[in-house]
Amino acid sequence: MSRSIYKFGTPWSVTLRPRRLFQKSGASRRGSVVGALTHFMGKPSSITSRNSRIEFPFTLDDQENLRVAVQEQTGQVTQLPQPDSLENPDSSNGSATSLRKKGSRKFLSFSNIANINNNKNSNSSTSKKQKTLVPTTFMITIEDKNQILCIFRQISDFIDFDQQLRIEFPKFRPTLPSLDDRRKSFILTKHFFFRKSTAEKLESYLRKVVGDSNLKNSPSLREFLSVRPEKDYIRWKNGALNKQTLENRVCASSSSRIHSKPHKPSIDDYELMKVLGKGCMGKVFLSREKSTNRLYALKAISKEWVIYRQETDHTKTERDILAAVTTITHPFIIRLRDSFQDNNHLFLVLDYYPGGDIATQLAKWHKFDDARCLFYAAEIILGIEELHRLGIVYRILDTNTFCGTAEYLAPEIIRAEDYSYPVDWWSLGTLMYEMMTGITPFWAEDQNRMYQRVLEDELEFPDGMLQEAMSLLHGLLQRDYRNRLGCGPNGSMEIKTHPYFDYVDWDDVYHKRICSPYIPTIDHETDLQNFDDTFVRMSPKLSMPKQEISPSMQQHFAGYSFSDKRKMLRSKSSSRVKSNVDRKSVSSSLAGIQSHGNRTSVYQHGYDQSYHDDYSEMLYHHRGVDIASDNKHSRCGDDISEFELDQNCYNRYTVTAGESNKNHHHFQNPRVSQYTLDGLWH
Ligand SMILES: Nc1ncnc2c1ncn2[C@@H]1O[C@H](COP(=O)(O)OP(=O)(O)OP(=O)(O)O)[C@@H](O)[C@H]1O
Repeated sequence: MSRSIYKFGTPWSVTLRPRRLFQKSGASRRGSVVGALTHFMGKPSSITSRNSRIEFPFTLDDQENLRVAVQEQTGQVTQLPQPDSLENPDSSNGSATSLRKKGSRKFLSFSNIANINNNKNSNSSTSKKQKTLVPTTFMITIEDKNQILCIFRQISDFIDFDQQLRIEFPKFRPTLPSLDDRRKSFILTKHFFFRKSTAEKLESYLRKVVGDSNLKNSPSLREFLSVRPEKDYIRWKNGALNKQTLENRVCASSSSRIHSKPHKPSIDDYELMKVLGKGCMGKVFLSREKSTNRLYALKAISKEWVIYRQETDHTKTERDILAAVTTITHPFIIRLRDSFQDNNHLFLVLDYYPGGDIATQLAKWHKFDDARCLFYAAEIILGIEELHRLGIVYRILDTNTFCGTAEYLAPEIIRAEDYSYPVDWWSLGTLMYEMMTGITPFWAEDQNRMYQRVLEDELEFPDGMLQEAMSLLHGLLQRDYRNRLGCGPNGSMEIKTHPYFDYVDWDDVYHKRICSPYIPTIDHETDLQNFDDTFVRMSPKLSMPKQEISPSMQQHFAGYSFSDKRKMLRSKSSSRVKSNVDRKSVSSSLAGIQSHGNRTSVYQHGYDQSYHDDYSEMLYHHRGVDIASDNKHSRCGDDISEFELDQNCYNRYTVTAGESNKNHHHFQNPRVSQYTLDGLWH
């Protein structure tokens, strides 16, 4: 069996975790691109009828909140029908029969197997045609504000459905596209060209069907999307319901709505399964929400540690920013689902992205190929753009302490000058350089020497780099931010229109219509092969403080709670209302940056862009200070407490990351820098 069970037809994407790339005071010890298999890609504790089909439970009236995604999976192994069996329906197994029934070249060309294509083109290669075939299964996810439906269909089902629709609507219907299952490529010829994958074609076909006012109530559609026994499932967003409830609900009128009681979230709602990683302020656990069986990344921050590190402002800011960006939907910005606290910890519940992080990927590959660099860079740029548009800006709160990644700091920060949005374009340049070459541009073992290099050294490139890439990096790594690419009157458009991105359709990037050049292997829902073993081997438990947190100290953490779900229940149109508020916040923050001119004109993606696909996201972290490797050498696999671990790390000065010893990361920068959201926190 193939190791890679999950293959996506929809593009593999990158989501920015906002604070990582932007150097707020949290240390970025372990930068991360967390590749995307979405948390509900595996089967959550959903409700599935084992006995009979359950009617498709959506009214399809609320088109605005409707999301449709089709992702490719591999199915069970079956035999490809032999040529004569195409004529003789009785000579093959079940799947082949279904192939035969469709009996069309078109269908054969749908299959995701190269030898199927041979079948079409060559009469002399019949033996090849008899090879084992893995028929492609597609996971269709339909989501509205209340529920998520996950069903599994094969091409033959689509064809059946399409034929039914033809009968039902002879005159008007979207056409099932011609499918050849060649994925949208990200191939380097000059640069790149794109082609739609089968899943993407099916997705757009299905979107048209469910969005069509005539078709949406069609019995064929409802039959096609009905919840079938075994694999398919449906989950309500406001908590799991039992099967009986589901069936009642399905039978009930479409206008009925189920309201769950307000529930105060607590750590008892989650099962801590594994440790995924560790940052400056906390440990991140793979966690399962008990009520829904859904996986999340749960970040636990020790209050004792926060107090010890005097990082209360930082932790509040992190929470504020995450909460603020949750009010918008952007494909490359992570979503905070909940934040809450108990006596000892602060908790952030984030969407889980199981594909690993960029530090781990870079440690494995040393550097990325051109297509991969371009792909990540394009998505990161859209993420940065959005954060800037939201007015998320960088501020120094204190110069006494700093836990962050020194390598990405822009010269103006090192020089302790005023700084703002342009620092992110410098960080982007540094990260891109690192992805392309395997090392940051001004790396030095000694931190002060590195700062000196950032301020003084000439930018040099290894042989063999693309001309356009060098030109872009040259633009981004301009010491004077006024000359930096992205910092002129056209803002980020200067970067997006750079020749390096000549072949990038930014709309495709935004809508995840581009298949990632690299898809991490994920064998099952809780497969952690893309995470660092050092963490994964730790026992997943919370560390307890050495002494109680005093009530006066507890007050520092007041107001930490947040829930995306509750907000969704409270207000149907909260995001639109909030959008206006954010616009103001953005423009006010932008107004302060005289040198940037009118940035608002350059943003392509307005707030009305409500489509948000979190089915196939890749969470992006930039590469940061990596304690993982350090701990491998020092206390490999130990179940040391967060506090001890942190103490251990902070007592060390240099941490080595990656396979090669080229990448050394430093912390204990004497500055504190802080991302803040204008108007929310100072
Ligand atoms: N949502 C997530 N899904 C999957 N893994 C995650 C997620 N969030 C964090 N991780 C993993 O946990 C690690 C630590 O994350 P965390 O946010 O604590 O640290 P960080 O991003 O390095 O930031 P900081 O040091 O500023 O706290 C990440 O490097 C990543 O491997």
